[in-house]
Amino acid sequence: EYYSATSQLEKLLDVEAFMVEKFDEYLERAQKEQDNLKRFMEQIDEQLQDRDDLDEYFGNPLNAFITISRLVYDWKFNVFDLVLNSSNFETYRSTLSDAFEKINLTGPNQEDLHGASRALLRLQKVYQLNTDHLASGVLLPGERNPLNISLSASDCFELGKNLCQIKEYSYGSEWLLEARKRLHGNPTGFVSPNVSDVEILEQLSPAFSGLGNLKLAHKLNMEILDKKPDHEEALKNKVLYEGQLAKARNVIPRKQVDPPQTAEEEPKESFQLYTQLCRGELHQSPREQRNLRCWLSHQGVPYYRLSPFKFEQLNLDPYVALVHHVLWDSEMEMIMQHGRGSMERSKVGQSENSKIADRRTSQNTWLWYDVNPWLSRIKQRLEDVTGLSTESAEPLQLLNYGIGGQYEPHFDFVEDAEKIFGWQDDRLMTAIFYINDVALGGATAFPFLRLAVPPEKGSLLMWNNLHSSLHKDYRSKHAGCPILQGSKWICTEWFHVGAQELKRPCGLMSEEGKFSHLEDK
Ligand SMILES: O=C(O)CCC(=O)C(=O)O
Ligand SMILES: [Fe+2]
Repeated sequence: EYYSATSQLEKLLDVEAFMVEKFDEYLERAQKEQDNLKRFMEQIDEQLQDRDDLDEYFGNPLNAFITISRLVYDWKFNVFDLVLNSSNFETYRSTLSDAFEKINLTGPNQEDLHGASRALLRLQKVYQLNTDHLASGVLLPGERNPLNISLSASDCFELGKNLCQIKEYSYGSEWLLEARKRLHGNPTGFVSPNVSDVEILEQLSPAFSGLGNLKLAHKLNMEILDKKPDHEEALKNKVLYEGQLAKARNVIPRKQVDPPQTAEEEPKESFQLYTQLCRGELHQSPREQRNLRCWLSHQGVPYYRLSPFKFEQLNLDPYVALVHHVLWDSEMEMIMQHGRGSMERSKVGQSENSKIADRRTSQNTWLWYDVNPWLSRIKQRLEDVTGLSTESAEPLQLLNYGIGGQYEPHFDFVEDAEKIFGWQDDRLMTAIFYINDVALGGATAFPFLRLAVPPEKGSLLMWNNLHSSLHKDYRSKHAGCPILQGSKWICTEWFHVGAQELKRPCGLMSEEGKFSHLEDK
């Protein structure tokens, strides 16, 4: 799967580099052949200019011979065989497919294109990006094309069509209109030959019908018929739209207007807060922040007296803190080196019930401590910084988000912890290393705490998922905001309840059900 992580997208560049190389060879050969052809034509042209007097011309036996021979041999070998049989192309075709098989490269498929379309849609929705800005590569209002790319008419058409297929008519129609604009305006980039006005209209008209705008759907349908009067689908739709419009005219408008019907259900409160946090619209108030502190701590470990941890409290209850500069560059490089080759699409849910879902679009892999002895220093540092034991912890998880990649609001604790995790019990604390800086987007967001933490390379974000009585703390709901530009690599450690008895004795007052009103919000 190519769309859910940048590490996979990098492979696509290899595929493309390979194709460019092969096509370069092909073009070079084709160019040579064309040059030959041109020279051949020029020669003939010259010879044709020479013959003023045909009698005299053919009076020379050589000219007669040359003319006949040219038509019998030269044209055949130099032109017809070359162009019509195009042995060059056949040779090219077989080398390419042999080579592809050998290096076992497969390109992206339709599902990748759909995934990438959904990712762009998510970015538009979460960051409220306007279609023509995005199509021109502008991500932040007022900014000038930071990506230095812009989408062609055929890109916009493909995207609009994909979105209409998943019934996202509103954004889908915007992309189709953008395609139309780009087709008629100054076409930038490569316009795929199959994008025509009619093709765009064929998608656009039903999209407006899907949006309930029958008049516009009908008008656009008529435009198809203007261009192609015997277009079967359009003729059928004409009857359909006219019937529906006539029916609508006969209905006496009721006083009370029904709310427009939407296919989507109302998003949860935590989801709305999450998108606001991702956009940077929501912050803790100065009043909420006034008791937060920063300090240097050696955590009781002599070594760190020389190089203390830099703690920054982000929330007191539940506890959330960011510790700066915890990993060295060389350690992050090691993590990437060992993990990036074995990334797989992330799932949601536990063990046999886990599945792929759009609410978590990323790829991940696990780094086990026992098979990676070089991780022991990092493991020790995790223990030192959190004050917890890693005896019951999970292996480190390396995770990569690609275009529009995200993890929607969720809890890290599970139902039935004992059944799933046995003696290790539930996930007490989550600790995330940020392995890179993200150009735009990708913050870790806590909707109920009004907190969004932008990734900072080498730092560690940690928070409690459970109350001190080890009951679930529903305020710990959190998410990974979609990546708007760049990619995001993190490395996560889940500390469990087991084996923390002496490290962090639990509270004696039960906090079961506290803040449980947030459970489904
Ligand atoms: O991507 C993030 O910042 C959060 C990831 C997360 O919550 C998880 O992996 O459980
Ligand atoms: Fe999480």
